[in-house]
Amino acid sequence: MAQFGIIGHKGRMGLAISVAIEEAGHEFRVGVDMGGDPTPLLDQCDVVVDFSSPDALETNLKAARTAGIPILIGTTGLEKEHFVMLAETANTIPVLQTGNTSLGVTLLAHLVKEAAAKLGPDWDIEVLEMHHRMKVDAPSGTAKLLGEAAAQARGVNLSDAMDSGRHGQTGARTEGDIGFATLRGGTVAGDHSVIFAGNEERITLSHAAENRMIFARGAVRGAEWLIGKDAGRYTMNDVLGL
Ligand SMILES: NC(=O)C1=CN([C@@H]2O[C@H](COP(=O)(O)OP(=O)(O)OC[C@H]3O[C@@H](n4cnc5c(N)ncnc54)[C@H](OP(=O)(O)O)[C@@H]3O)[C@@H](O)[C@H]2O)C=CC1
Ligand SMILES: O=C(O)C1=N[C@H](C(=O)O)C[C@H](O)C1
Repeated sequence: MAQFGIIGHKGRMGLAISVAIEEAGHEFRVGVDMGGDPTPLLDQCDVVVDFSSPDALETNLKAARTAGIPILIGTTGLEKEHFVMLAETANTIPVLQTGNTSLGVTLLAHLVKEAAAKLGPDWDIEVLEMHHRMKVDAPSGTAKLLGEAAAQARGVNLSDAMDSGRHGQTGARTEGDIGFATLRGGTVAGDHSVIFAGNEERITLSHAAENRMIFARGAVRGAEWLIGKDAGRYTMNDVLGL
């Protein structure tokens, strides 16, 4: 049995993760809220999961480092500077960061990579996502993860190829771009499609999350796996052996 800390424990994901922790036979030891220093709380934990806000990342990484415990980051909307912080922290403790902890999306990313590698540059790639009305970041972390898989297969940087938020007189599609479209509404837990649009044919690879427990169970599985690992940067691929 492991002692878990949850940063953002009163949020939608925090609540789902507390259920998944109990389900897996572990203990939800401490919940971290906004404000204050989380370090003394994390001293009581074997591992911490963070599903809060990008603004909290620096504080949370520092607290996990000081407590000397692994951290799984599920928070999305991370920018370049956050990835630098993650890399630095991974020199000291095990760090797993992912835009999606579900088995289905982790596998989908593999399929996308394979399809993008096999289909030539004549096939345009577009990523479409829909989430609930309360989501605050766009495109979703998962959409970026899927776009990254396609970009890697093409040997390009996603930041160079990404075309997000088209509006107005956009001109024709730029060859090689990876397009992103975002829908928001209702209570959708998370739908993602990667569309490969060729000449007179299309392939769509999709995943639909029916509820948040798939993310929560994946997060617990990832966190369990991190306990006892060497310092370093890990992904869900490592956890699932993909
Ligand atoms: N990787 C994955 O598989 C998944 C990732 N996510 C991501 O997880 C994050 C949380 O999503 P969700 O639970 O829906 O969002 P919520 O807004 O429901 O929850 C976020 C929680 O974090 C708290 N919080 C905000 N800022 C801080 C801070 N500085 N320190 C500590 N706690 C803080 C909030 O408190 P308060 O309400 O008081 O502001 C709230 O309780 C998002 O980035 C989302 O995209 C979501 C699902 C799956
Ligand atoms: O905010 C959410 O709800 C979700 N966020 C993650 C993302 O940005 O991809 C994962 C999941 O799709 C739900």
